[in-house]
Amino acid sequence: MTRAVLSLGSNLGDRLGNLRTALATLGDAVLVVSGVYETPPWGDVEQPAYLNAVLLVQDDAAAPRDWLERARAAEAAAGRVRDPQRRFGPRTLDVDVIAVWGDDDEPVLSDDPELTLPHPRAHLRAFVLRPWIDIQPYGRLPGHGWLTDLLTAGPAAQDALDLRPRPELALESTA
Ligand SMILES: Nc1ncnc2c1ncn2[C@@H]1O[C@H](COP(=O)(O)OP(=O)(O)OP(=O)(O)O)[C@@H](O)[C@H]1O
Ligand SMILES: Nc1nc2c(c(=O)[nH]1)N=C(CO)CN2
Repeated sequence: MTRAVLSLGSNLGDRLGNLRTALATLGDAVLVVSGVYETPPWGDVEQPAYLNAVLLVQDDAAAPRDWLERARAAEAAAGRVRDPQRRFGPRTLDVDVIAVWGDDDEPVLSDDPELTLPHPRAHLRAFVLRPWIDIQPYGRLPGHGWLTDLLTAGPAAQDALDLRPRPELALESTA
């Protein structure tokens, strides 16, 4: 059994539809869904605003690596085309594996460039930390500490002021 926190981001096409595609692709593995936030682009500012959200997922059989494969499958389902020339550039859907916990509830650590855990830039990203706090207010980012401390006092604190909650764009339809 592994549990994981996945971050979702989209700034091209039907942004909300792309996030929902991720949810549908992950299916029964999804335990909890955050609110949706509209966020200014981070890392490469010459691109449209993103919609971001975070999921808590769990699967009895999934190994840490399987979450990366499922993330890639979700991105493909949303028609993501990679531009190797442009780091942090626009995309229909980005699904990052932020952190993974094993059977013993211990965080999985990895410095494999194919799957680095926790995600090496998560602590810098208000667009990850803020929605994650929605679903785990007392959560910790392994190796970095409390999410609330990172969001209020770390390098992400300034960006946190520019996130816009979009409650009308709920990922899970209430109909
Ligand atoms: N925790 C992780 N989650 C997702 N991808 C990862 C992770 N660790 C390493 N990678 C690797 O990062 C590579 C680039 O992924 P991607 O194109 O999504 O990057 P990016 O979205 O531009 O940047 P970022 O990962 O900072 O959001 C992939 O080949 C993937 O194998
Ligand atoms: N606000 C925001 N900015 C980003 C995002 C994202 O999901 N949200 N993803 C990126 C890909 O690396 C680069 N920049």
